[in-house]
Amino acid sequence: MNTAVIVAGGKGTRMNMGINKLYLDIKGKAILARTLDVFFASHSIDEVILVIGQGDEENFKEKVLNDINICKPFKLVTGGKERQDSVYNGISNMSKDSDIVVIHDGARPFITKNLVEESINQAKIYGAVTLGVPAKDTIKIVGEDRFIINTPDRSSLWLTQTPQTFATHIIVQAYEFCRSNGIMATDDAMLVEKTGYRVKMIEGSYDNIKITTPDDMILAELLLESGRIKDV
Ligand SMILES: Nc1ccn([C@@H]2O[C@H](COP(=O)(O)OP(=O)(O)OP(=O)(O)O)[C@@H](O)[C@H]2O)c(=O)n1
Ligand SMILES: C[C@](O)(CO)[C@H](O)COP(=O)(O)O
Repeated sequence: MNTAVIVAGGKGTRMNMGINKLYLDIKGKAILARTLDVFFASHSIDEVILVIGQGDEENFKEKVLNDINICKPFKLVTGGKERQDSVYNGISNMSKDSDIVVIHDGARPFITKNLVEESINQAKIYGAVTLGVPAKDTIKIVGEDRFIINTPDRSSLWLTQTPQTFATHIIVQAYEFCRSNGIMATDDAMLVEKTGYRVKMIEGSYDNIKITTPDDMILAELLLESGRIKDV
């Protein structure tokens, strides 16, 4: 069976709105409700585990619960200090029958059912996959003194997104290995790489933005108004 772990346990500090950004509305619906809609509607997902921050229980009840259709097994789990801790709490609660885990940021509401399904199909082949998009800008490695150290070849640079999807035994092994060796990472693919597995990059979508700063709220509204984002 296929489990979705949606991480929503951050604080939204960079949004600077005094509330976790995932409970902000975009065009009348909370960001987190929009993300959950995709996974509840996706036929390739059998159970959903939502990881929320300690203290966000009321926000979840008030701003999300009434707007989602919980039509499959669902668990609410408390997150941890770092994203990695929240994912760990999520995967620790998945069903014993789970063989594929789809890990997704609550902050990426414009993921599509097709991309979720594609990531599962590819994970069944490769064991570990992440969505991403080719970098469009030239990227510089910059030192603390703000001088450029070097300019990597753009043709091999991709911007990493979620979902990141894994065979359950691989992600469980990666989390155990990295936790016991004190390895930290900003995404799950990196933990799997550090454990010695190869991770396949599959093409995501430039619309699959991570809502992080106030500019992203404007962009999100424009994307919805444009009609590019279809209702699930
Ligand atoms: N301890 C944490 C930190 C992050 N996340 C989740 O991981 C995703 C990506 O993180 P990010 O966008 O950086 O969110 P925040 O950590 O909330 O943002 P900030 O760094 O601005 O505080 C988000 O859905 C966020 O809720 C989480 O579940 N637990
Ligand atoms: C997992 C992720 O969304 C891939 O781009 C990203 O690494 C999360 O990073 P953040 O530091 O939690 O924003």
